[in-house]
Amino acid sequence: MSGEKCSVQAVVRCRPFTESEKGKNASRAVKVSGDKVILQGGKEQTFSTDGSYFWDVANGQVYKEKCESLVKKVVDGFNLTIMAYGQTGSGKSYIMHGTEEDPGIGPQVFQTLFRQIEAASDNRDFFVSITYVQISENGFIDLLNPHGNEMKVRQHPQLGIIVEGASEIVAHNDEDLNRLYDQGNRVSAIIQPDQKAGVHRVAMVRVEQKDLSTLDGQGVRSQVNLVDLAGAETSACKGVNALLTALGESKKKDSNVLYRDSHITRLLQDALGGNSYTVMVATISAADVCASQTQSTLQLVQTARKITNQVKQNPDETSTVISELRKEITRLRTKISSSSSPADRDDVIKMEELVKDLQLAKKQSWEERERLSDSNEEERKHNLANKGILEWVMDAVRRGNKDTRERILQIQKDKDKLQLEYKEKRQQLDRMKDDLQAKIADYTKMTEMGKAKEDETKARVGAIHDLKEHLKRETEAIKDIKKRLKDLQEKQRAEKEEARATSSALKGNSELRYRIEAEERQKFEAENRAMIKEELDRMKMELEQEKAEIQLKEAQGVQYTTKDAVQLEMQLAEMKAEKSVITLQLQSLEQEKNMLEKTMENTQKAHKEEMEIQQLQHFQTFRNFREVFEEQKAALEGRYRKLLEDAIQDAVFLSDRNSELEQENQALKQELAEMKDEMTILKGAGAGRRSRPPTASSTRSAAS
Ligand SMILES: Nc1ncnc2c1ncn2[C@@H]1O[C@H](COP(=O)(O)OP(=O)(O)OP(=O)(O)O)[C@@H](O)[C@H]1O
Repeated sequence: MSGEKCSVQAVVRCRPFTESEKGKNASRAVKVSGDKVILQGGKEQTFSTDGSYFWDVANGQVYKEKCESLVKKVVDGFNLTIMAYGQTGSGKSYIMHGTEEDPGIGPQVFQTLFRQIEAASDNRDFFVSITYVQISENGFIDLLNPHGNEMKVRQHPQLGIIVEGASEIVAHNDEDLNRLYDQGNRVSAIIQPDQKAGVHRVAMVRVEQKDLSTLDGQGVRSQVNLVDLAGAETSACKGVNALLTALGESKKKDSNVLYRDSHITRLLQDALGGNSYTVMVATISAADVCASQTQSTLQLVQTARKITNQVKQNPDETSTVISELRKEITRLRTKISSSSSPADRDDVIKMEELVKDLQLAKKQSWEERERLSDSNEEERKHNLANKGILEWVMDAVRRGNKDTRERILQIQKDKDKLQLEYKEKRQQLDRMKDDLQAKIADYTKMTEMGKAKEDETKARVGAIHDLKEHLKRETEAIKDIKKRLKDLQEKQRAEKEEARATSSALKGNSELRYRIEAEERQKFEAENRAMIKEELDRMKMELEQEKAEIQLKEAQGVQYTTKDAVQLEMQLAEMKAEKSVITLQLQSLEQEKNMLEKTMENTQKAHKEEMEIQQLQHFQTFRNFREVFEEQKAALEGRYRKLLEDAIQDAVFLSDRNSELEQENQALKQELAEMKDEMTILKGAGAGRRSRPPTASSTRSAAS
């Protein structure tokens, strides 16, 4: 394989003491000096690396210095693998995923990747997708879609090393990649939390592009693998350790066998000794209690640095690959069908594999994959729900709903306060206006009557002027309140809008949607009941107060014509209260009705959509069946045609042979007849001789 030769870069990252190490009174056994790592305690050992970092250096800096420039090459069609290697609990997940404050290598790769894509998209078209799997000794788990179908590692002539059966989800931006990567990590933590140390997680981001400046849209493809390996000391990592050692010691023969050792070593075939830039981040603990594991890791770093890869750009050769696959399949088919002995099993297996490769190669159009990715979305949510991850999604929804509701409630409170302020200001303003009018009227009256003294006139004009100024200021203040109210209104609308968008996005899955809607309805009903109860209590209190006031008036001697008048007034107040409660109840029932109607409408819509999806799926299944049927039919026809040809050839051969035999037979018969004739002649001659005495010549010939 030609291409640029380059070594695996091995970088060391040292993590701080954990609580348990502190509890064991661990002391520090690791020092970093430039690119060298020094292991103390016992005999001091120094290890060379391609970069060494303590925990005081952020994940971001490790990424910037050791990975960023390589990620930029991915956009030009080169493969890249970044893998975390180290003992259990040494910080592999920390460097790969990171935290919110200190994002790990994964999120940073996604960001750089899409920045580069954006910068290059003037004359290039890109297509990005992600597959994320977990591998343990028990097999695979699809972390983006835990379906439980069979998966296996295969080498595809065009796509390179792939995990057959794993879902491929299309990503349109770095947020998509981040969301899916994060979701995969959560799935991994939920599905097998106690087996974290013994599993490998491999995220494969495929980047494809077409050059828009060429007529045929020439393309290149590449892949970034983000690998979080199982603990180096676990049995799951044994194969990887052996492979790293064999490759580092240039034992080609061993490594060829070792690649086939396990799923993970097969997957790492390009990363270790193949076509990929590779950065290995070896994670270690600084504590002396981990010294022996740290030593093993650092020794392996030395070995890994000796591994060389051959990196080359990957052109998109789908059409060539397809035609070569077709040729090879035809060749094998002919061989299998024409062979007189039973078909060679290896040939049959090989042909099956090639047919699979061909089918996959034919499905590589971007549109087809986008469509598949979309249809995976439904299945994905369904499988997440089946695995109990729905609860987690629901929790997120609930948390999101609660936060949004709290924010909306706070805005409502601010609004209520402002409205009260507005009302008071408005009343004050009205009073001031009245006051001003009265003052102006007084002043006009006074001047008309010509009674006003100069001082008084001045004072009155001054007061009117002051009041006018005050009024102006208050009018401004009221305008400001109105503006703030409008802003709050807008904010509340935006929050509600966002809440609606979030819940409708999450309602993509019907099961999830029904449960969320049912919860929302229950919550709404409970809120309504509480509100009605509150209102009832308030009414009762007001009613009691009103009754008490009427009784007080009566006691104070307010004249009611009869005792009935008091009673009537009381009843009237009671009825008023009841009326408002009933109005309130009616309003809330109306709201509940609207909500139910909306739910029904949504359900109907969802059913319709689901029906359409199912129809599409049926149609697709039918098409798949037809494709398989057509292919099998063509194969059978080919085989029968061949058999027929053979049979005809055989018949022709047999008929030729038959005529030959007949001719031979005829010739033989003729010979026989001639011989018979000769015999008869000879017999006749013999009889003649016996009746005559022998001549001299006949005596001579008998003697000779
Ligand atoms: N650079 C770091 N700075 C601060 N804390 C860290 C750092 N690296 C790791 N840790 C902490 O150390 C602990 C173990 O880290 P982590 O889970 O990443 O290890 P791991 O190697 O992935 O473990 P496992 O093999 O079980 O998957 C975690 O609590 C993590 O937060």
